Amino acid sequence: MAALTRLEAAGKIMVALDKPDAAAALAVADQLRGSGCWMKVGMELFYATGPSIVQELKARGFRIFLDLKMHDIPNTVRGGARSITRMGVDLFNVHGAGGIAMMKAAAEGVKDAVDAGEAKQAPIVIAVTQLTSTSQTVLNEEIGIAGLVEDAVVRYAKLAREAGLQGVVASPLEVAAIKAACGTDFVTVTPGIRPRGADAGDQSRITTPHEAVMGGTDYLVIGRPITAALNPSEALDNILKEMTEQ
Ligand SMILES: O=C(O)c1cc(=O)[nH]c(=O)n1[C@@H]1O[C@H](COP(=O)(O)O)[C@@H](O)[C@H]1O
Repeated sequence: MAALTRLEAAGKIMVALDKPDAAAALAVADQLRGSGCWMKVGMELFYATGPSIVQELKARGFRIFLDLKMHDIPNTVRGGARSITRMGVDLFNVHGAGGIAMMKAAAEGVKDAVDAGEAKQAPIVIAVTQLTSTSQTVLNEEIGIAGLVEDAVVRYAKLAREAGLQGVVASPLEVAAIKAACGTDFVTVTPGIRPRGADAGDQSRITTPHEAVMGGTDYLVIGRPITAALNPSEALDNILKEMTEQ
């Protein structure tokens, strides 16, 4: 594999802006402006600010992953997907555990918005497989799903593809198996990234940024290693160096 350029590496990073309000989120975003990375808006921030944060970040030139992990009956998800599409985000997720009908409904909601002229672009829709905080033991003994985490992840990936979604969220550890089952174009968005020596915290299935790139992932979701750093811009720089090493 050819080494990534710095700009290519930055375009693969989605910074998880898990912050309590717009001021805290924008303070980090402003330090990363112009870097080429994406911003991920999740529940903590979105529930506090509503859609205005998406507009604020778009105005600063960032591409946006809206991470609300919809999981509901198909009709509700279809309407939710239509509303999300109207906001002009670039990518959003639903839960694979909702099944094929629910995931199809998400894709239909996107189409509803685009066909009605409510949105200029159709966002990429992906499905969460097994959360990267879920360990093999928790999956088997607590959640009660037998077998390997990787098999459970690939099962959801195949359902997502069958429903017409473009990709999944999973750990970088499962990228090769997902691509083998669903094709190389099937998008993998991978949290559970920890630079060398960083604290794993609540994450369970983790790799370093370098390992994630070597494993062939499309996007690396990285939160606290950047957003909780004293200098987020320097933290991003160090990660980019790690990603561009051969
Ligand atoms: O959908 C997600 O983005 C997601 C799925 C998953 O399985 N694991 C996971 O950590 N995430 C998100 O990715 C981010 C990871 O943040 P850090 O652990 O701080 O790097 C958080 O915003 C999580 O909500």
